[in-house]
Amino acid sequence: MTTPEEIPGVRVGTVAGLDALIVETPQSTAAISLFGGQVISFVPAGGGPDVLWLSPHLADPPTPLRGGTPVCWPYFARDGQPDDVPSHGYARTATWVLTDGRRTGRGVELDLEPSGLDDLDLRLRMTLRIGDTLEHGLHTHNPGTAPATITEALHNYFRVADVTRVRVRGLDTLTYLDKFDHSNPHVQHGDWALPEEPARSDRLYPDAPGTYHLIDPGLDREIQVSVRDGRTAVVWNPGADVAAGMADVGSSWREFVCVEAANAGPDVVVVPPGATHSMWQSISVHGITDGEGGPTVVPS
Ligand SMILES: O=P(O)(O)OC[C@H]1O[C@H](O)[C@H](O)[C@@H](O)[C@@H]1O
Repeated sequence: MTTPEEIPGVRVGTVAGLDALIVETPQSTAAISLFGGQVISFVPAGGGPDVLWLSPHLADPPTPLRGGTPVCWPYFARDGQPDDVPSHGYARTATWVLTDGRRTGRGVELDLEPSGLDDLDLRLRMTLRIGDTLEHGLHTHNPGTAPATITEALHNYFRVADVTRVRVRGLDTLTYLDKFDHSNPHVQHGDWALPEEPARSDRLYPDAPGTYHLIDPGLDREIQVSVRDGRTAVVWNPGADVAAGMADVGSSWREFVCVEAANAGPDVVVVPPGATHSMWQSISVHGITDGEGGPTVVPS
């Protein structure tokens, strides 16, 4: 077990009223809430608005935190579960502990585990590499003797200037399941943009390629999400009407869009006995140079 004080650049503090690990290195700053094991802030060097959105009206634990990167595990939504289980599983309301960590030439690397989930048949571990980019690994180990199935997500809430004016590149031609239309399949044409009427999105893109660009002209930046071994992309924003019924969103619905790295819906993961499955995402921030080409890295 490593204590935060043993890792240069890491300390324990309070962020938005939450007990958190605070990371400050020349490459970036970040905060991880111990409730939920949730990254709630990531700001690469050079400043700028936080990459992640955190609700200004957080409910008190044990209500899950709305914002940052909730860890949905061992199932996404209520995939394959009875109706009475908590949405998105147990990890996002667990208290997490730091098990190991180190300063590296590229920033800080932390290992965390949720506590209180010993009754489950599976074990979860998370790696965070916080530097110029934010790399996030979820590792599911099956210590049993029979195969186990999971679904999962890193449910990123990205801060944007106005969700009605952003787009997500990397989904063109994919078939998506529209949860606002009874999960019926539709085909994505071009970049994702919030539909005009009704202005909301709850789309699951199975078998997605794994690289997505969130293009935000209002903040003059592109956020690139690169996913390994997460076959599903989810793009969610509740829109004004649904948000009005959510105390932790309300009128703030324009300030974020969730672009989630997942294995969800039909993309179920089978973890063989004794095996470990890992899903990774890497988040990086770039400037917008033109409307069509690839992003240009902002010099730090
Ligand atoms: O309200 P929560 O349980 O945090 O879920 C928030 C959202 O998460 C995902 O994006 C799901 O696809 C949505 O259907 C759900 O509404």
